Amino acid sequence: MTGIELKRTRESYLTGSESSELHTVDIWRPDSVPFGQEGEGLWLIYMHGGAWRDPEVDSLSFEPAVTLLWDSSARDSIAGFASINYRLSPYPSHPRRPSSPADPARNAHYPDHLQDVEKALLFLEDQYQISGRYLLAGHSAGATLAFELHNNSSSRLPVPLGVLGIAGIYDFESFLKAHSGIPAYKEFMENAFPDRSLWEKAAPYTNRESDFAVWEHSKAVIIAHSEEDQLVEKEQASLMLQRARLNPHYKEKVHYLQASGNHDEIWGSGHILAGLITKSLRILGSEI
Ligand SMILES: N[C@@H](CC(=O)c1ccccc1NC=O)C(=O)O
Repeated sequence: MTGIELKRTRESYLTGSESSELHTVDIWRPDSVPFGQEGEGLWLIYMHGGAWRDPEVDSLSFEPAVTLLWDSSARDSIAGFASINYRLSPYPSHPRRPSSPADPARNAHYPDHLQDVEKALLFLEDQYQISGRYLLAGHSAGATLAFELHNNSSSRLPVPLGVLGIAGIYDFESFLKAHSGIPAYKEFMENAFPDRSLWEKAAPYTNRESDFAVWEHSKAVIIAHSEEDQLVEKEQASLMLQRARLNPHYKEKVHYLQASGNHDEIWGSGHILAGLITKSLRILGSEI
């Protein structure tokens, strides 16, 4: 193992008057890259969860896993890590950091979160040419975002090598039904997606605009869930697996990984998240 250190920087993917502190991406790169190896290696790109609203779950929730992966044998195949912030939906009842109606970074609604993440990926493509050489991983609401990304006439997003969804929310109607006794679920879902007529299009399980989804162009789709998850039920993962396998040509590219730990333990110490990423890299067949 070499003594190359990782260096973290925070970059803005949006400039001008619309830019906010959540239009940022944390980037970890080696402080020196051996001559001739620039532009090589994989990028591991992460999108955090937090129900589209929690100000205490942000891009830095990837840092424990980044440290562990950099200290593992995966290091040799990694060019860099990125973790994306995106605007959040209102959370005026948050006990420590309530949102203010005047804060443009914390009054987002669908599709704002998604459009921010798209801008971040285009920024990363422009800066680091990530297309075809990145794993896109998302946790919870971040997994929803990973599977919502679509190309249309106006966007040409970089194609990921693989997509890893962990503890994701993929079918909004059954998700709400499963938690109908808990008002917070309805609150954060309607907060993030206030126009219910758009739910079918917005939720990855119900969206059937086949072939436009970014995940459908990747080499592998990996769905992970933990039996110990106390916040998101496994049914969500099962539905997304079914959805992903609808395309007969895609069937063998769809994988399930059993995760461990409760909902936030997955990223908390970094061990579980790093393990899922390592397994995903193996599935993608990289030399580690
Ligand atoms: N910490 C969040 C809750 C949260 O993240 C969450 C709760 C239930 C099911 C999924 C969740 N997160 C998904 O991104 C909050 O305070 O709203």
